Amino acid sequence: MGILEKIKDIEEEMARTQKNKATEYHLGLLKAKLAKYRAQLLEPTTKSSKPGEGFDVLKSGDARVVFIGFPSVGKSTLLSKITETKSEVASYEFTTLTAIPGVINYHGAEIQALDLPGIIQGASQGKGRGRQVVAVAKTADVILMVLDATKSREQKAQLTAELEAVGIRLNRPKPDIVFKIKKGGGITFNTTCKSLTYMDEKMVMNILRDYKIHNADVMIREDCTVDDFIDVIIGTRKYVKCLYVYNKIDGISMEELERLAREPHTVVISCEMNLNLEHLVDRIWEELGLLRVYTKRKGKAPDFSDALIVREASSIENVCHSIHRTLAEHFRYALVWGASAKHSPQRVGLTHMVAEGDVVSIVTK
Ligand SMILES: Nc1nc2c(ncn2[C@@H]2O[C@H](COP(=O)(O)OP(=O)(O)OP(=O)(O)O)[C@@H](O)[C@H]2O)c(=O)[nH]1
Ligand SMILES: [K+]
Ligand SMILES: [Mg+2]
Repeated sequence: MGILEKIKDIEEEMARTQKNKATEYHLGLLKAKLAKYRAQLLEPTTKSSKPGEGFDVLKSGDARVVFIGFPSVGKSTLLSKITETKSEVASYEFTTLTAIPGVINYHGAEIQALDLPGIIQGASQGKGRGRQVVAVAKTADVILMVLDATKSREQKAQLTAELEAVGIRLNRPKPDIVFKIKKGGGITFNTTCKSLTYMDEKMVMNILRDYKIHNADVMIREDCTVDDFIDVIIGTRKYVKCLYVYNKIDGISMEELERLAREPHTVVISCEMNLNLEHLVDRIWEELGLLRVYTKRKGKAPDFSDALIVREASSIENVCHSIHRTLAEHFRYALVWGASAKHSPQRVGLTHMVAEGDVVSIVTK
């Protein structure tokens, strides 16, 4: 039996099985099996890696934003509006056939924006060129899920399911589970939770056996689900931030607009009417969590025209690396002015964490 058939069998069995206390356990195991086969499905096959078929666009700039959506929701229109790149726009589906990169210049940062072909349901199983598209989504710092405000509200759940199926988890922290494979010693199970609602030791043991893992340390530190646990043992999950962007709000009622705008992680726009596009770029910037740090030479004023862009939770060492590859080796200390400094300037070492807008002066040996 092929993998697709096995998946179908399990899905059918799950659909047949009534959800209740007595079947919960069995359903958990079925889920584990299903995830295992899905993961196999995603393993690269030789025939899908023909040269020129992939969407490998080199990463460039300070961060990458990827546009994902069904056909004709306005992804290319959006790229053409917020970057200098013109991506072909048309009223028919599958206008865009490859990845089109553009650059959003904002706060001195260069953010790479990738317009992609529209995906259809079943994309994660290889329908259309869906697998290539969703594979690019994995490389994003932020995913922009572009939705058509005039179409069915199911789009969002359908797309989320397609991304989930390739191991992408949107706006969710990594489950707090420590999992270590060992050479021997069997399975040790521990938890810091007073009680686990969805899992127990027996379930953990059964799932691990199913995955042919016989020696491992498991420490569960939150009340996680079976799915969370499987995500951790599979280990290749990507936890990515997502902004839901409803385009074409020129075509919906005021009431509907207000309802959508209140959903979490959501921005409502109209490319055609140029509505809210600046706000969208602000929100992309916020989601990326980039920081601007300014450098200052001894005895000179800081250079506010040229910010260094670093990721949130960056240290002086990260700042050194973004100035020059070998700077950290010659580092003596740094002087910091701004929000991260206790007093200005504060003399700090490599591990000091910088904040947005800090001015930094690096003193070398
Ligand atoms: N009413 C309205 N139409 C829009 C808006 N933005 C884009 N469109 C139209 O929607 C159609 C599809 O736009 P595209 O930018 O080609 O959509 P896409 O998502 O890139 O489509 P594919 O590449 O085929 O997946 C075009 O006819 C656009 O003019 C909008 O804000 N309002
Ligand atoms: K189109
Ligand atoms: Mg397009």
